[in-house]
Amino acid sequence: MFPDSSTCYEDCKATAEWLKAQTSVRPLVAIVCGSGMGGLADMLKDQVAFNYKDIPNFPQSTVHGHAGRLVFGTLKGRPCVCMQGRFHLYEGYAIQKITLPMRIFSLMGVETVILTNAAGGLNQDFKVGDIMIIKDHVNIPGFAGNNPLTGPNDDRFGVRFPCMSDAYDRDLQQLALDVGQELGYGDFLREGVYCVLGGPSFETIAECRMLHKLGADAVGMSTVHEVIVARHCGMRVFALSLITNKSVMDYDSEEKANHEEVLETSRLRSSQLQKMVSNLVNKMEPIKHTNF
Ligand SMILES: O=P(O)(O)O[C@@H]1C[C@H](O)[C@@H](CO)O1
Ligand code: HPA
Repeated sequence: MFPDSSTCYEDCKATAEWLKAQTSVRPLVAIVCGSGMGGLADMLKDQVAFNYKDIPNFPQSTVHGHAGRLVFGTLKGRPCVCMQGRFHLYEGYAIQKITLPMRIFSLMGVETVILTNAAGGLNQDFKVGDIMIIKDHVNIPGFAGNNPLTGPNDDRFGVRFPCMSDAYDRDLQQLALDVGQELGYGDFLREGVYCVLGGPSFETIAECRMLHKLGADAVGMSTVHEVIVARHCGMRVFALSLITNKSVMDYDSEEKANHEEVLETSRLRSSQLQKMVSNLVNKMEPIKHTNF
């Protein structure tokens, strides 16, 4: 059995209230930085930053390339919050704990979540450095029952059985494609399906071949759990993968996946990622609320 650590509404509320008392920024957009992509937070103006260790109920970052800071500020005039460092299953946290920030953001009034990650390219047409707009996911830990919504459902967050066929907002996908084309990124802009595994070991050759056959274009160790929780509480989601390495699919290959290559590719693409995310935030329509 997986640990039952359903995130308590009161704890999430207490953290949201604590953060609201520390900063006057009321973010509408949350950005989650993938491995080595913490530079995305540098785009924010008038920053107010907190170390995760100082935030009540927050887990700690333990992975190189994930600084462990929550940064508030404005991006193109829009109030935002940026997670400089996310949490992964392989760090030993319960799946409910690694997704806790999504619930806190929702209680703070965030409407849109932008998630980024580093991933291995399964699609043979993909190159290292490609940016893949995620259109769908395959949740392998979920197949085994490890889903962040496991446990009693709290209706104050969302419904018991949330739909996932519309997890990735189609308008934002199109907008990101347009933004990428306008920036001249067409040569390295892709769309595809992201598959999450538990990690921390990288995949075997047989696993990569299987995942590719299952319809995945990229493989990683994050994002999907956050997407499920963000959608459960009604936030709009956009996500992208940076293809930091090619998945090894061939027994003759000498290539070996490694975290150093992941961080180096993220560093090399950081300026394009920043431009893409900031232009997307600039151009996205605010969510229209219907008053009944
Ligand atoms: O947080 P992300 O998904 O970007 O991190 C990926 C998956 C592992 O944490 C790490 C492997 O290099 O990068
Ligand atoms: N596999 C899983 N996670 C990853 C990879 C990979 O090849 N690259 C970056 N994160």
